[in-house]
Formats: sequence, structure tokens, C-alpha cells
Amino acid sequence: MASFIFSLLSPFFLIIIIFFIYKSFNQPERHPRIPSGHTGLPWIGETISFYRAQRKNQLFENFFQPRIKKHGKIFKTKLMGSPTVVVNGVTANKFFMSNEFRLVISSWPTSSVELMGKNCIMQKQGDSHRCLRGIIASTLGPTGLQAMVPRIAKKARAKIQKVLVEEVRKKKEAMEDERDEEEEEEEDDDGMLLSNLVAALIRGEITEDEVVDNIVLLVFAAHDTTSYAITMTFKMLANHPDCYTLLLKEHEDIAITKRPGEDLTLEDVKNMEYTWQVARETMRLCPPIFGSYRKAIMDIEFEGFIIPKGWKVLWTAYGTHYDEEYFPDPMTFNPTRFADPVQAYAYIAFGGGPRLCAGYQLAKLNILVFIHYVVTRYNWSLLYADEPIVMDPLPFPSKGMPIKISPK
Ligand code: HEM
Repeated sequence: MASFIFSLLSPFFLIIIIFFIYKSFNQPERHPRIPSGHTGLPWIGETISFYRAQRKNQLFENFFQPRIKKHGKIFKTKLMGSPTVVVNGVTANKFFMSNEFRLVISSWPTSSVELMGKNCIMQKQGDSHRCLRGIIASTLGPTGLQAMVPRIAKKARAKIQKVLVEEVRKKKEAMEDERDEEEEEEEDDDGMLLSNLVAALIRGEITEDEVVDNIVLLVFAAHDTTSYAITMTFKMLANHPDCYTLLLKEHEDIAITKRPGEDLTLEDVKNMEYTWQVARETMRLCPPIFGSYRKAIMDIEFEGFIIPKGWKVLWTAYGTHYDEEYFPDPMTFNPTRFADPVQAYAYIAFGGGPRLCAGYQLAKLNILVFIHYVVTRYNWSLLYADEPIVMDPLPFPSKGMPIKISPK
């Protein structure tokens, strides 16, 4: 045995082994390599420059744009130890978003998963995703929102978790008691998200952890995104008085039809067309979510390149929203560009495909209703015209964008 091993190490065998290693590294490539500059230090890759740019809300200017200019819409980098292919443009958005679960799955960095909870919808695939998506999206869809219109008016995760677990258990007990008492009667359905999630918990479709993690996720996914969208819309309005005049007129026309104290209806919200153009244009230039991560679950061929199984794919809103191929004169604030439908997958502030934002309708409603009450009831102006935006992990104005406000 020992002499056999020794013979393997003889010069002849070594030459054969070296030949095979050489051959395997020099296989003629069937597919071109994905362009990449230097992918940075081993393991860390370009993580530091990525986060430095992100922190200053300069991801486009300092990270994506220089690489897109040099390599094109698809390039490779290395972030947090993972080889990552950054993809931009309508074709890539459509391909990667619509092939969710088939070729790629959602794959957020560990730090984001810790914040949102590993049982939240963003981390789920297949049946589990379908079940949660059904509950959340139906509660937040147009029918669920109908009841919510008149009601619209950082805490540590551990604290939120504790409070929520108590609430979930209380709610579960109450719902089970009610069910015992009124066995034959129809389910009491108040249409609220917590009730719908707890009802699924009682039916054994989801776990208590899933109820809690999805409520926490919705706090992050819903609050910070919507508040940033509203904040930036007011900033844009302050900087574009002509747009403000048009927007104000739209709301005054609605307000004039109302008796004192009368609530807005969904019909009123539908008439806020120009305001929604303003908000969409704001989110085109200032997307609350700059992009999202996927992981290839098999080797993927895209535009002649091979993305190996296990690599990350990062789609970015900037790479499409700032591309003049889809939005002429892209850096100019021009809400009426949304007066006509835009090409599918060109406007991706709310993502696309099976993971399209489940709270889209609620976000739209909150933004429009909030703007309505502010502009019809108050005069306002920005305190700091050029307040820097920072990101941690979502973007926000560094001073909280205070405004001077007085009743009309
Ligand atoms: C302006 C406000 C908002 C913006 C810009 C926004 C943006 C997004 C984006 C880009 C995604 C897709 C992420 C991905 O592809 O990985 C997403 C997913 C999601 N959003 Fe929103 N969102 C907003 C408001 C809300 C609100 C108000 C809620 C709920 C109350 C919500 C709940 C969700 C959920 C549950 C998902 C995950 C969907 C899934 O994985 O199937 N979002 N959102």
C-alpha cells in the first residue's frame, strides 16, 4: 500500500496531475466571463466601498454608475463574501424578477434577515410564501383597504417581538373563545392583518414565529419606505413650485366637494392622478429600496453569460430608473412622464414578478391621503433646502427634514 502511494508521487504521476490541473484551468470557454474590475480583497471583496457609498446615499454615483460605464449593464463584484452579479435594465429586471423560485430565490444579507426575522415573507419560498402572500396581499389589497381609508391618520426588535408575542397570544385566545361560543355562526372577520394572520395560525397554516416575524417585517417594509417616499415628495414639491401649483389645485378640487369633517373615499383617491405621478417620479429619482438580492438556484444563462449556482444577483432600481433608454432626460424631475403607461419592468420602485410589493396599494393610499391633508390644511416650507440624505439601511434625510408649518 505504502509503495503504491509512493508511486503516485513519482515524477511521472505528478506531471500527469499538473497536466490535468492546467487543462482544467484552460478549458476553452463556451461563455464569455461576466465583466468585472478588480473584485477587491479576498472574502471582503468590494463590501467596504459598497457600504461607504450606501451610507452616503451615493450608491449610484460612486458604485454602480462607474462600473456600468466601464463594463455595461451586467458586471460582477464580491459583496460580503458572495460573488455577486449586478444586473440593470428592463430585460434583466424581467428575467430575474419573473423567474423567482424557478431560477433564483430572494437572498437578503444576514444583517437584514436578523432585522426582519427569518420567518418573514421575504425569506419564504414555494407554498410557505404563497400562503403568507395570500394573507398579507389580500388584507392590503383594494378590498381590504376599502375599510381602512377613513382610519388612516425605532423601537428595538426585541421589544417589538415581546409586545407582539403577547398580542398574538391574547388575540388567539380571544378568537378561539369566540369560535367555541359561536361554533355555528360565521367567523368574525374584522379584516385586519393581525386577525387574518392569527386565523391562519389557528388553522395550523402558519406558526406563531411566522405571525410575529411578518408583522415586524411589515413595520420596516411599510413604515420606512412610505415615510421616505412622502418626505422626498414634499422635498421635490418644494423645489418645483410649478408642480406644487398643479398638485394643490387637484386637492382643492377634491376638498371643495366635501362637507366639513367628511372623510375621503377611494373614489377621491382615484382622482389624485397628478399627485400619484409626482410621487412615482419622486420614487423614480429617490427609490426607497435601491434594489434587492437574489441567489441563483442553478447555473443560469443570461445574455450569453453563465451565472453559476449559488452566486448572488443584485437588481438595482437606479440602473433602470436613471437610464435614458427608458426615461429620457433621466435626472430631470418630470412627473408627467408617468401620464402615459411606462414600459413593464422599467419602473421598479415596487419590484416586480411574484415578489412585487405586497403593500403597493396601501403605500399608494397612505402617500396620497397624507399629501391631501397636508396641502389642503397647511402652508409649509422646508427648513433646510439641501439636507443630505443618508442610508441606514434605508434612506432618510440626515436631519429628519423638518418643515415650517402653519394652518391655512
Ligand atoms: C413607498 C412604499 C414602498 C416601497 C417603495 C416598497 C418597495 C418594495 C419592493 C421594491 C419590494 C420587492 C423586494 C424584492 O423584490 O426583494 C417590496 C416587497 C414587499 N413589500 Fe413593499 N414597499 C413599500 C411599502 C410597503 C407597505 C406599505 C407594505 C405593507 C404594509 C409593504 C410590504 C411588502 C411585502 C410584504 C413585501 C414582500 C413581498 C414578497 O416577498 O412576496 N411594502 N416592497
